[in-house]
Amino acid sequence: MAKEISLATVKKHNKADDLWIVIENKVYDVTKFRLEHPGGEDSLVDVAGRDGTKEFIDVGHSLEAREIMKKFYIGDLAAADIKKNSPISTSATPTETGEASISNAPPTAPKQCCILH
Ligand code: HEM
Repeated sequence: MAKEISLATVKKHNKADDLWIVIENKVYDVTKFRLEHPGGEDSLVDVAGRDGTKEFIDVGHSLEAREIMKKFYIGDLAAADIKKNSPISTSATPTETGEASISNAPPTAPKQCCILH
């Protein structure tokens, strides 16, 4: 099983040189990646130490981006924090307004949660 990391722990890593982000209930250490991020260091620092799922999805990141992020995965958000933390995180369903959370995925793509497994 993946390591479980509490939101309180993630919050401690909220600086540019110590930068963890929660995306879809998974925790990523993007400290090293921040300088390579095509979207810039600042966008990552903005969500440092917290859940950046919404921001990540809003950008419409490519599947390539999702491949890259796997390299920085360090564990899962603790179960106790998932319930109160992120109601959207378990949803892989595009919204009715067309803001598809997996807009760059092919039509046959499995549910979003499965891409990352
Ligand atoms: C581990 C996490 C992340 C990875 C691996 C990642 C990777 C990437 C990559 C590869 C791109 C180039 C475009 C694409 O392929 O989609 C990109 C663009 C971008 N990302 Fe991220 N990203 C991450 C997290 C975030 C977060 C949390 C935010 C916002 C808070 C963000 C904001 C942006 C923005 C604004 C762009 C530029 C989009 C554009 O210019 O069209 N990224 N990112």
